[in-house]
Amino acid sequence: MHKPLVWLPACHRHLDLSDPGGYTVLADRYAQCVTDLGLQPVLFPMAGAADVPDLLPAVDGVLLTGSPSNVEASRFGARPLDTDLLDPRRDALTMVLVRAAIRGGTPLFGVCRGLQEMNVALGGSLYQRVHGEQGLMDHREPQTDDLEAQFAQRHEVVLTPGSAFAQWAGGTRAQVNSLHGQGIRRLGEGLVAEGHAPDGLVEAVRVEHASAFAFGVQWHPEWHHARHPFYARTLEAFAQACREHSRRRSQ
Ligand SMILES: N[C@@H](CCC(=O)NCCCC(=O)O)C(=O)O
Repeated sequence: MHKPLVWLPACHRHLDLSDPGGYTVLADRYAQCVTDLGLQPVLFPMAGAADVPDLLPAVDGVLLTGSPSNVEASRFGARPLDTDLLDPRRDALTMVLVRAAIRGGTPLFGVCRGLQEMNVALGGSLYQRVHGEQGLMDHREPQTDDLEAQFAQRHEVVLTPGSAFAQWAGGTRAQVNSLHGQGIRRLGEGLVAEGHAPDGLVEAVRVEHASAFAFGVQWHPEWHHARHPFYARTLEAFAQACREHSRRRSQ
């Protein structure tokens, strides 16, 4: 049996190399996590929104990864910050991909920027600088090159009793990492908040009425997922959904 295929929409960067052209990039830790789950990560370089009807039926899951880039503010009715690192090509793809995956029953998991993309694709809005909002914490990672410090557990999340997240966490409280400057302001249509930070910021959502796995988290469960049972169980649930989708697709 073939490995289930998981689409990871890539980012686009202008790397400082001799070639002035752009590059399609993906942090290996997301692809490695998908591989660890027994799934096959796939990229579709140059794929845009118009390609989603052809490409989505060929995969068994979609993982929307984190990225230092921000969803364009115009997509949620705000003005861009001149400090924004943008990736309009990724935005254009994911705004369509989120809705198509939900509609078509393809397992969908959003991580950090991926959560924010889910929220905006469903009509929600974002805080552009959470740390600048009265009453909200600074959710950004510490300014250090040490990845272990950047991805260290940072704050507690309170999970909705009886939710899948509480099941995966083995309770209604868990510690998570935090590497984001944006955050959910107004929830998108059909999203249910099922995890909150101590300052009340939404950190975990479920797509209500989704026919398949459809969740998003603001933290990074891919980071050392083997060491953190909460992260591992969340990812395993996504992997199981992708395997079930693959079986249905091969029938
Ligand atoms: N830019 C957004 C999303 C933050 C995010 O995805 N962080 C992950 C960075 C590490 C990585 O590239 O995976 C925001 O600031 O909220």
